Amino acid sequence: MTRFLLAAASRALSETNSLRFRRCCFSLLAQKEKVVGNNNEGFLQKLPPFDYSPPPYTGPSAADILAKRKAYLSPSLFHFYNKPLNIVDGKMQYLFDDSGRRYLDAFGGIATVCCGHCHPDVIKSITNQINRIQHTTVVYLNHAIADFAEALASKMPGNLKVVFFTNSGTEANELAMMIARLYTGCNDIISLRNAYHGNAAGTMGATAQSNWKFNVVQTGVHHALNPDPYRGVFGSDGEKYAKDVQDLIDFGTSGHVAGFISEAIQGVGGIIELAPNYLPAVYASIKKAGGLCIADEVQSGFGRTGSHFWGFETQGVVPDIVTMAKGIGNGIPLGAVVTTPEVAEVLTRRSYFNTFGGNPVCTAAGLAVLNVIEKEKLQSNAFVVGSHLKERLTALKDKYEIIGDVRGRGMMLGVELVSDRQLKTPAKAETLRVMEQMKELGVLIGKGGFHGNVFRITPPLCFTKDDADYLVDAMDYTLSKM
Ligand SMILES: Cc1ncc(COP(=O)(O)O)c(C=O)c1O
Repeated sequence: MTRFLLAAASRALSETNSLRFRRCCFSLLAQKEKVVGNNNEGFLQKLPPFDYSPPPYTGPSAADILAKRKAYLSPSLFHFYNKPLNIVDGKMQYLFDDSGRRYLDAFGGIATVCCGHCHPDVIKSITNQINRIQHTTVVYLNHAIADFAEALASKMPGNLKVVFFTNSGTEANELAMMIARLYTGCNDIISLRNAYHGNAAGTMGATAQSNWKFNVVQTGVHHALNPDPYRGVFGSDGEKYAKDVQDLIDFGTSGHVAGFISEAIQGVGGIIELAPNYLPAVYASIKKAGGLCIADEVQSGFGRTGSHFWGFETQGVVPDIVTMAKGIGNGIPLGAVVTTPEVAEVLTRRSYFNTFGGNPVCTAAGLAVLNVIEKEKLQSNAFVVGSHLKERLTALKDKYEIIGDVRGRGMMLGVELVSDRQLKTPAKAETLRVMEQMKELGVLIGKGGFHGNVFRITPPLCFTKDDADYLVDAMDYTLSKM
């Protein structure tokens, strides 16, 4: 009977989106962990030593907050864990909860914290700036904004040098798509299967996964504001699949397009790398059709891929517009669009503004981030530690049938769980159970992919080899118990 209940709970967890029902299934499965038994405490002793103790925390516990104020909080708090963590401190690659417990952060606040939590140089730069002036807005000059714009432009290839600041990745992509439409006088934007570009009206159109798109089509808003973008397909042969984009242009549009937007490694979509030679061929088709090529570097930028500073460089292309956010401010809200003076001209002729975009405190953070990445050689650390991590995760694939694929590069890695390797059947419930158990072992990872069955491993770029080993050992231990 118990076995039947547990199997039903596991299956139900994969199939339902009801939060209450999911919690019920979670607690049944937690009972199972108790029955099977575990040695978490013993395992936790192996967490790499870290010379930092957070100051004592005297605020409310997670249980207190949820008991009294749950009604005010976003339901996304329950997307990952049965009981959301109350994170009260962070230092470099570690986070601390309200009980002082330490967690290895292998998600980095969704691929955002690149230098490490509360990096002293970033804090110092922010503090210096906030003590002088906190907000100016775009119609005044401020050196913190100019300093960062110049430093960012120096990281760009070609003539990409005009910087528009925004507050987030969604805003950056909205602006990039608007620029492409204004510049070309066309509406059609091509985006890719599995893409995630944001959740405002325009970017939600370019976002491919239906579970992130909501039901705006039914309200008519979607079509009124943003024609549905076309979906290119791609596989292991980049040049062959690029032909599909050419076909879309030839048979699905008037022959002209506003642009093409893509990530170099799809993050939310489940850590999917574009096939080699895909972008050069697609960019050529888009340029021929009069469109602009937009590289969404919100996740893959700032050295995360390890081999290159920007993800698009892995394909050897130079885009017309580059968008970025997340890593740019190490967690301080900031985004940017960088383009050429010729393309930027379409906005100089109009009165575009963004009240908070390019706030001096945020840009002071951005400048410190660029300096830290260089000073601490974080990009090469992402390469060395990321390669080691990927190698060890790939070895786990040989040991456990449930691992369908290990992919990505640098510190942007994905591990896909499947219940059948041939059929690639997603193991959704197991993904959540592994995440829950890894949390108990002091490791936080993310998840993504259309079915939510791909672990996303995107730690701060200061992650060490010992951290990587602990993560893999924790995953090994967890899978061995399942
Ligand atoms: C590739 C990519 N583009 C855009 C966005 C949207 O960024 P934001 O959440 O800052 O609006 C995300 C967010 O996850 C992303 O991964």
